[in-house]
Amino acid sequence: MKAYLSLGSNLGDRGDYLEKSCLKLMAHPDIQVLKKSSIYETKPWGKTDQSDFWNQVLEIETSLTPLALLDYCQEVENSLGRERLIHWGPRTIDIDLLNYDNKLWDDHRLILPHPRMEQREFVLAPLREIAPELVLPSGRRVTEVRGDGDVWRLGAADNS
Ligand SMILES: Nc1ncnc2c1ncn2[C@@H]1O[C@H](COP(=O)(O)OP(=O)(O)OP(=O)(O)O)[C@@H](O)[C@H]1O
Ligand SMILES: Nc1nc2c(c(=O)[nH]1)N=C(CO)CN2
Repeated sequence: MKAYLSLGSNLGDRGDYLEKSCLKLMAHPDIQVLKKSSIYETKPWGKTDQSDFWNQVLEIETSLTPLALLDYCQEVENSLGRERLIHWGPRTIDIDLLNYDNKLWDDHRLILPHPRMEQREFVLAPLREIAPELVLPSGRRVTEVRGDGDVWRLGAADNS
């Protein structure tokens, strides 16, 4: 199944955390990373009194179930020192599931598609780059919607 993950970091060496997260995802036998967006520097969304983030979106192919994928993403976050002290607060790395095979999911652990993705330019800009045809929860294409927040592309995606 095809899924899209949003990676974000605003603590420490942000590029290193993004790179290490991607490598750990690639290392899982049931996950293939098909595409990586460029990295974007982005103003903090929601809780604005914190450092700027670096964000990136990955397109993956996986045989994991949605919950197993969520569990592995949280394992990767924990292995990279993610501490959940303040909601929407600073983090070494955050990995959100944006979309999993266009499935709808809503339980106490997981909501799909991600309920706030359509308001977030830090998600939409990288997503527009690698999946312009993706349809959002509202039924609009990612190319038809602009979210809140300023973003700057930091350099071409490395899909080598
Ligand atoms: N689509 C999803 N992707 C990742 N986590 C999710 C998703 N839907 C629900 N969750 C739940 O959200 C909980 C809190 O996650 P976290 O603290 O990383 O929130 P956040 O990513 O900082 O905020 P936001 O959810 O607004 O992006 C997780 O423990 C997870 O169970
Ligand atoms: N720019 C930016 N802002 C955020 C981010 C993020 O990854 N980037 N993640 C949040 C909670 O998931 C809240 N705010």
